[in-house]
Amino acid sequence: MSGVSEKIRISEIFGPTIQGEGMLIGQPTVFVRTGGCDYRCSWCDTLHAVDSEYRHNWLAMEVETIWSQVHYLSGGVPLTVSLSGGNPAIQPLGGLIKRGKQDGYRFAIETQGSVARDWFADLDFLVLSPKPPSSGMKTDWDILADCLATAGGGPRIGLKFVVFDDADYAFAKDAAARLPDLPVYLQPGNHTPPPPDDDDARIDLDGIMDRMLWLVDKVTADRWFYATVLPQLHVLLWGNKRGV
Ligand SMILES: C[S@@+](CC[C@H](N)C(=O)[O-])C[C@H]1O[C@@H](n2cnc3c(N)ncnc32)[C@H](O)[C@@H]1O
Ligand SMILES: Nc1nc2[nH]cc(C(=O)O)c2c(=O)[nH]1
Ligand code: SF4
Ligand SMILES: [Mg+2]
Repeated sequence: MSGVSEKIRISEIFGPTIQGEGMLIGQPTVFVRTGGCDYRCSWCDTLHAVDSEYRHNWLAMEVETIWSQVHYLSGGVPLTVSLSGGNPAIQPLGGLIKRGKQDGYRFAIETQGSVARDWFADLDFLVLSPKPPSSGMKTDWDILADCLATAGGGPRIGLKFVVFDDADYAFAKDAAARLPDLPVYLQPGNHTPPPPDDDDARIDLDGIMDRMLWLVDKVTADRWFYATVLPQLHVLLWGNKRGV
């Protein structure tokens, strides 16, 4: 069932800004953030789009209404639309992707890889971000394999890991070894994520940068030379601010 008339639960649509993370870092992007997630990561920085306590702020929207906002924000000039959340894979996004592609836009998704969808094949970029032990979540490797299978040869695929500690680092290495053909991006965890009702809460940037330095040391000492270590660039620029 992927009726094009199904509504999509939206938390926010914003941009253009730059993609702050992973394989598209620095590229102009409009974000479409869906509401709702099948995970509850202990350190989630986007609880306002996860916790159902905030669902009164989410809107069930038609494809054309979402598309007209993306089109307006980007001035009708095609760019990359990043589908994030919550988990965007629990929403019926196939019709939106088809609509945007008619106008020449590219689509990327950020998902933890816990739900596979046939429309993954229509994406330009699939970012899979399996959750490490510090999140409190557990990865189902069979479902992650389903995500890759349904994507097929469609999108460029990358793995992105949040790392807080040695156990997270070991998890990322193990996951990368299971999926040796995929590029790997590592980012230091933000241990001061915003509470859901405060979009501009204090952030310990020094602490995050200390963690990034530690991560760089780990990767270089390990000679893990195909990993890419990146900060959350939007966090460096704007802290915990929402909608950027
Ligand atoms: C909010 S999630 C939404 C998409 C999807 N649910 C996921 O987790 O991949 C977007 C990205 O932010 C990362 N993230 C969330 N909280 C973070 C934190 N406290 N520090 C660093 N990265 C974080 C996630 O791991 C994911 O890569
Ligand atoms: N600029 C910017 N880059 C991002 N990369 C991933 C984000 C997300 O929350 O999914 C995000 C975001 O919210 N803003
Ligand atoms: S999977 Fe993503 S959106 Fe869901 S709780 Fe974890 S970090 Fe937040
Ligand atoms: Mg974010």
